[in-house]
Amino acid sequence: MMFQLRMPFMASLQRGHLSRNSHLSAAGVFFSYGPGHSCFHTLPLPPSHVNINEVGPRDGLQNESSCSDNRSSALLTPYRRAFLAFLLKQANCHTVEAAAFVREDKVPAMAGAAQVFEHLRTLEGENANKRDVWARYVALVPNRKGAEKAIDAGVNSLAVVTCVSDAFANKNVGTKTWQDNLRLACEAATTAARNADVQRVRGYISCSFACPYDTLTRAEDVAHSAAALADAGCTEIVLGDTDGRASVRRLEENVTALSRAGLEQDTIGVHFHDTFGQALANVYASLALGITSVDASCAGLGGCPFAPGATGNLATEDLAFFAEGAGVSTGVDARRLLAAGRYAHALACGDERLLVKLEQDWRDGKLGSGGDADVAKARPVAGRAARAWPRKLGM
Ligand SMILES: CC(C)(COP(=O)([O-])OP(=O)([O-])OC[C@H]1O[C@@H](n2cnc3c(N)ncnc32)[C@H](O)[C@@H]1OP(=O)([O-])[O-])[C@@H](O)C(=O)NCCC(=O)NCCSC(=O)C[C@@](C)(O)CC(=O)[O-]
Repeated sequence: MMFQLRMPFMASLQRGHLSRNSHLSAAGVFFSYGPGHSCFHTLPLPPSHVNINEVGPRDGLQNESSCSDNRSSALLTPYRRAFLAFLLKQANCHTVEAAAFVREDKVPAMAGAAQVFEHLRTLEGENANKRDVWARYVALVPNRKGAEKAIDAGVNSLAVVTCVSDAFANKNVGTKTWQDNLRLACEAATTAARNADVQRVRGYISCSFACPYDTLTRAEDVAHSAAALADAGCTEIVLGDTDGRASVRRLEENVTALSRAGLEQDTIGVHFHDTFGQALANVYASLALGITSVDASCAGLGGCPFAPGATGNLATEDLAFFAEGAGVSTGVDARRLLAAGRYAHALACGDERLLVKLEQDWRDGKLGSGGDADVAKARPVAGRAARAWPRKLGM
């Protein structure tokens, strides 16, 4: 068996991901397990750092109102979602997607987005006036109206969203075609980019690999959307693996198409769902391709109300654990990440008593402090969340 990743070799050399002395093909250097194949025991050098973009408070929780018991949705107050975002920022995630300025009747769990940011200002105190701190909180906006509302609420980092599937565009934002969705996203990006206070505009392309209602999608449509979003002012293009069907091969196709469209690797991010257990493999391939911006959701929560069958996002705890093992720094504080994961877990499971206890622990300065900082302990948190789902759904 030989697993070939056809990485653009020269590009990798230029970025220093492979040894300059290597005379090997990229595939040979990467995975070379075939019998009779020369045995190389060197993996390509990963980047030294990866930015973790935490999406739990938005992507992780947005599905909650559709749960069979509505216990948790009653607890998803703007304050509690803000508190989760705050804990994740305290854990030093690079960015934290805190809320979505969308129609509240379409995504009830995201109601009160402006209030989320008000609470964040209070929680941050003086730090809220520091541009670099405040810009780490991101709001998702689907159209110009959403962008205007976010800017009115003082948000400095926005994420716009488009897709490359007519069926998903129709369900997600109500447009007939994905090109119409792209137009909405570009309008939102332009609105954001024109505002002097806005520092970051992430441009999501949902269904970059496959559509939950359709079949596989096309790399050339992804590249077309990416170029349009970049022209509209997006500072980063994020490949959204909406239903978890991304593969390393499709990833490479997309990244190659984006490179041909003129996008540098350091302006590309990835957002994997773990429906088929492929998320970390895809992260590994992303790092090898020079991508250093990775989305994840604490406790592995996630899913999209408009993507039936898609399960949670890649768990942040798993990503941090993986990065540590690969010698890639994330800057994340494992203890604090664990604390945030417990809080997210309690929110998703509707465990009011635990929420109150954790909030009190924070006031007492006990949450996420003390003990050791062994990131390996993050795994049971994600696992606990996973075990809680069947109970919650009465399975
Ligand atoms: C996109 C819309 C808003 C279009 O909704 P619409 O009904 O087509 O909008 P409209 O322009 O026709 O306006 C109708 C009414 O909605 C209002 N409106 C218009 N825009 C907004 C707004 N932004 N926020 C609040 N209200 C809004 C507007 O003001 C008007 O109010 P009225 O005058 O009738 O009182 C709607 O379809 C919607 O909210 N969809 C939900 C989208 C969503 O949140 N999807 C999940 C996130 S995407 C995702 O999870 C994927 C991702 C990012 O994680 C990556 C991946 O995995 O692929």
